[in-house]
Amino acid sequence: MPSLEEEFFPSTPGKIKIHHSMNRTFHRCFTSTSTLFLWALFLIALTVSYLSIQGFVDSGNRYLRPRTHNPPNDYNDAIGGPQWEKQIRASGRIRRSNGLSVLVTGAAGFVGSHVSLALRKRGDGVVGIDNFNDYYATSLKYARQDLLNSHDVFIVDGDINDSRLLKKLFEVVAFTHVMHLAAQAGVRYAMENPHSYVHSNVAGLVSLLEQCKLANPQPAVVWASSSSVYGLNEKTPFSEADRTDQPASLYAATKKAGEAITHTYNHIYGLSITGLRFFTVYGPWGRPDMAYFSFTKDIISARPITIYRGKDRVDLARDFTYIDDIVKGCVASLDTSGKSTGSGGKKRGAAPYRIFNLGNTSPVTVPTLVSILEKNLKIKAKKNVVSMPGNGDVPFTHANISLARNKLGYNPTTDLPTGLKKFVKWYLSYYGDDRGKFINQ
Ligand SMILES: O=C(O)[C@H]1O[C@H](OP(=O)(O)OP(=O)(O)OC[C@H]2O[C@@H](n3ccc(=O)[nH]c3=O)[C@H](O)[C@@H]2O)[C@H](O)[C@@H](O)[C@@H]1O
Repeated sequence: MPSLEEEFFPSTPGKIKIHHSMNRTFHRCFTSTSTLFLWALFLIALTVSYLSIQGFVDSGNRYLRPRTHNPPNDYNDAIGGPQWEKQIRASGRIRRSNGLSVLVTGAAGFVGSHVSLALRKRGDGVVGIDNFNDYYATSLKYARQDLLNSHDVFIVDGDINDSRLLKKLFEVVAFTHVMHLAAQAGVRYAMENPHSYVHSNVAGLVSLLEQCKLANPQPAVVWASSSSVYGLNEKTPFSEADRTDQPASLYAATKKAGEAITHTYNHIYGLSITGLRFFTVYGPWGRPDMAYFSFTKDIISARPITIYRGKDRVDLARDFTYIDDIVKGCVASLDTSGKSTGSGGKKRGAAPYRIFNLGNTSPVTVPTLVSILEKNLKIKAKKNVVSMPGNGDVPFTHANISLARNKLGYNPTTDLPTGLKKFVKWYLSYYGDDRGKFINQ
């Protein structure tokens, strides 16, 4: 029979030596039954407290991990754990003097991925967050994530409504700025799924601003509003001071609500806020739900496209804005944001509150957009022209960008033919060049 001593301390070379003094103490302790009982109690208490700590960690991780799917690359293992924190810290590290440390929400999205990359390339710290929802193909979002990951930008798989997760992120990195691009986008989808707009664009925004307000130091916030806030406004071009109280879609209404909500956080808590009214942004790595993207897909597949037409058979038009111009506007907004004045939820003085149009200032009709695509693809589209249904669309957008020019040095340089050429090139390289496959079908 092995002795008690041998059972507790197996004769692995090196181990007994280290524990020799402990060994003697153990021996003395086990000399009476009452001490044995006390030791048993102690061990039980130790086990119980270990199990409850483990339970808390697990439930915490569950709470911090609202993931509904598994990304192909498991970037996010053990959210909240030491390895995770290390990745966040590394991603948020500033690599140039006077650089920024930016939390980018919606970083796996179209604009979010482009802005994240631009910031990283100039040496800013960037941490992304995205809930990878399936509003459109998640494969595209994961491909953008892969791209960012190859530039050492880490995207947390999480929802901005998860305040515990946001709190944790702010504890790990003292963000100087938040670039808030996470949103439920799309004008017409709001009739199908109204609640997702409230969830992301209203509740999510408040959840994020709550963390920003509490953070010490408070970050400056730049966020994506939309040209759709001009709604039924007929005065063109649209200027920031024009009416925005007649939204034509729930999407527009939630963006307008966002402008009001951010104003209160600026007013009460001293958060520096910049709202950017984007005008129909397009380009490589874009959103498949948008017309230029879905038209391209359908034209290549020889499927008919539907072109909406306004009252009195007037063509619809948009101030289509190329992604690189938008990125420059976003980065300039971060650079000029000015500081938030509060800390820990207390305002200490007035902070900037700004709104800018980021458009291209040259509206193009939808049929013209289609003919540019036809030219680039060298395929004729099959067109169905129908009257615009009452689905939240507006007939025309046109940005006055004087304010952004003045304050941000914003100067869009890409016209629609140039931008679409770049988009089509990217599309064919990303999805493969299937033209020809569908000819004569
Ligand atoms: O600028 C904005 O604020 C908005 O721009 C776009 O919204 P939208 O301009 O409606 O962009 P698309 O969905 O690409 O539509 C462009 C034009 O094509 C038209 N269209 C769209 C789809 C279709 O099948 N046929 C068609 O003629 C639309 O009526 C619209 O005039 C984005 O989808 C919104 O998320 C964004 O906030």
